[in-house]
Amino acid sequence: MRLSVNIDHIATLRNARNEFDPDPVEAALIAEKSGAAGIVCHLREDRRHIRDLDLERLRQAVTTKLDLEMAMTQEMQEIALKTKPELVTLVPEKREELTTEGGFDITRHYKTLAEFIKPLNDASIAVSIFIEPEQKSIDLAKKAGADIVELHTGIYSLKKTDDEREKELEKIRHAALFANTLGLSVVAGHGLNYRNAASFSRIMQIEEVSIGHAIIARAAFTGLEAAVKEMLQLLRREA
Ligand SMILES: CC(=O)[C@@H](O)[C@H](O)COP(=O)(O)O
Ligand SMILES: NCC(=O)COP(=O)(O)O
Repeated sequence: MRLSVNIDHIATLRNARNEFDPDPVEAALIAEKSGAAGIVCHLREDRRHIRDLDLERLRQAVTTKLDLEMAMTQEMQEIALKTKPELVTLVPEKREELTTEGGFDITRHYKTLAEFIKPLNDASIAVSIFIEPEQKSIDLAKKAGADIVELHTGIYSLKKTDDEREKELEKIRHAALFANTLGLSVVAGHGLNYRNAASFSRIMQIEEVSIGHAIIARAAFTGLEAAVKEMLQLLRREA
């Protein structure tokens, strides 16, 4: 199973001193060299971690796949069209949140979604939507022209008991199957870590996971190369 590594929190650490280290671009290159299939960054409207210059430098440096997570705003659309990442992932965004708290509200934005996606597709940028693992949202993502859905795993990751986790995993499994039958590629992400990520490698319709915080946190102790390789080992699908 493929792994994309989100390097936002390298920038969080860099910004703590407002100087240059650690450098998100250096992190991206180490993650790629260690086997990551892509690099994810979330350019938040408040620029709390990744900044515009980081994105420009990442675009120059990343050779696998650059996945720009962004809110559905005109400012972000313009930045995406200028930067040309391989992939844009539309995510909900709230200023006061510590991290993304749920899937994109596709019902609310549906009327303008297709119109927002089209110029991105015309510029050869694939579009993914980060949504709850629900049929209705998947169906609307397909109708609006998305290529990929990223199923929100944050609720799963916060469950406390095996029973609760199994129930949520089943929901994600069904959603992945459904998305697959519509011809969408399926990614899973948010809150995945060294304890829970392997469960997703057993859902064959999920092609990739997108993981940030857990890998960067582990890297503080082991180094980024070891942290990425350890995660890839957990995600291995036996042939
Ligand atoms: C969409 C998602 O689950 C994460 O990529 C999240 O948006 C990352 O953003 P933060 O790093 O600001 O939590
Ligand atoms: N798309 C999910 C992502 O990029 C990372 O989320 P997290 O692992 O930092 O929770």
